Amino acid sequence: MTFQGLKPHHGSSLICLTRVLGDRPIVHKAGSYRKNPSVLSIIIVLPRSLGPYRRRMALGVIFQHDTTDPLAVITAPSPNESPEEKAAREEREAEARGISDLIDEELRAERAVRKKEEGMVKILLLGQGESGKSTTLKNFRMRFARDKWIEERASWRAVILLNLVRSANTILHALSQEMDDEQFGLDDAFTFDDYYRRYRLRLSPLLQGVESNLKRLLGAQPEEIEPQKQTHPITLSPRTSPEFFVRSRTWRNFLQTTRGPEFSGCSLEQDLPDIIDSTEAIANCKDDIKTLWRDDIVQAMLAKRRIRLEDSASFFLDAIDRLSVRDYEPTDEDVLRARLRTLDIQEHELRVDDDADAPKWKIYDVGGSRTQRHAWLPYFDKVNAVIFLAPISCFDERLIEDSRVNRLEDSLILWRAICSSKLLSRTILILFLNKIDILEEKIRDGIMVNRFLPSYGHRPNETGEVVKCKSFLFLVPQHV
Ligand SMILES: Nc1nc2c(ncn2[C@@H]2O[C@H](COP(=O)(O)OP(=O)(O)OP(=O)(O)O)[C@@H](O)[C@H]2O)c(=O)[nH]1
Ligand SMILES: [Mg+2]
Repeated sequence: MTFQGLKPHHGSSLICLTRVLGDRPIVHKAGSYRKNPSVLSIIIVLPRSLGPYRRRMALGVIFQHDTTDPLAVITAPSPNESPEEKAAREEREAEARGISDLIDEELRAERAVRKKEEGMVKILLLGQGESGKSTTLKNFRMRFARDKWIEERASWRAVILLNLVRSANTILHALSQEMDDEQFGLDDAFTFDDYYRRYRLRLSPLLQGVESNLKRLLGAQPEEIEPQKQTHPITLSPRTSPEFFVRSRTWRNFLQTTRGPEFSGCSLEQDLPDIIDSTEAIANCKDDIKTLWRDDIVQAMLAKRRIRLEDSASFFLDAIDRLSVRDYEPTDEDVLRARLRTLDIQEHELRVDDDADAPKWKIYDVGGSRTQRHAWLPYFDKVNAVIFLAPISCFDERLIEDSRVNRLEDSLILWRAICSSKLLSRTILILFLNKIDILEEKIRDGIMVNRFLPSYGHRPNETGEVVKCKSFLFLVPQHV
């Protein structure tokens, strides 16, 4: 009997051999088994963490035949074995040996990863969807992994164009709905003349086509959670069109194909004709998009319908002239602003210190929407610190995945759960109250905080005061 492939000291499995003498069992370690020919039974513990596949494989490996083994009789070939049976048995044994080698290889690789990670500072980014986790990671990478950042920057072009086109389509969609309301004679519907109808007819099919083209190029899939219908008309609605996501593997492949110096400059057209096609389609209708975006009636209609465009919508729509030229190359700020929903766990290593002996940082970025949060837990006992992103501007917004829930409320509940998690009791927690620029815009637009957060009371509707109050909410949990 051989035990190759099972390494109890890795916690992957444990083998015990037991001899029952009277009512006192004697337990031996696997290694001492050969020295105890009186062993009567074998207990094999294959913990759940091994997973069904490796457990099956492990059992296959344990029960290999070994003629020197006193228990070989269990697995010994039959004395009347035919040549066919012998060939089949040898094939099975060879396969088992292959599996054993494979497990050994995996364990060696795991050991190497663990050793490499031992001296690292590990940080987990947490927060609800769209709270800014990936943006924070991008900021770290932009600053501390500059070479890779510059190498990848050009690959964000398709995502940026997609962000732009999706915002334009959201506006057109709202315009269509408002026109339908007008047709149904709803009291508060805006009245549009042919001028607007022509825009809609001209732009809608074109931009839908560009959106599909870019999504196909990126391997994007629609959000698996359909945004819910607006049930709270005073708050900013979740967006009406499903958000897209790109699995990191697909996205990395895309980065791979577009990375490197050959991407920038003249070979771009040859490498990525789809991006050029999309750019030209956008260039052809950019004046129409600009006119609509800057139109006072359209702006009033968006405000009335409480349409929530993406946070970077105005940045990209205002920059449409720059974005829609053939040789457009994304800037640092464009990449920071680009929105790409995170679906699986992304890991990035960087060095924040010039000193080569200083520990490296490993940052984990996770998806923040409700369906993604179950994937956070396995990382809790791995990391030294958690950075929690809590947008300070979201007091009047609702979750995309559940339009009944206010985003500030969700963020507070999440933060409280993180603070009280036993698994994180020895982890450094860092709270980032971000999106202050968006809060400033909302205050400038006259949005009253106490309308959405009654506990704000009669405090002045000013950015500084709101920041103070929100910090209080997050840091003094009993007042939440
Ligand atoms: N104006 C402004 N926009 C921000 C800020 N932080 C993040 N954003 C924008 O917010 C949007 C969402 O940010 P992400 O970093 O993708 O959010 P996330 O938390 O990673 O979201 P998920 O991956 O869905 O969990 C992006 O368009 C960012 O550019 C900020 O401080 N100010
Ligand atoms: Mg993200």
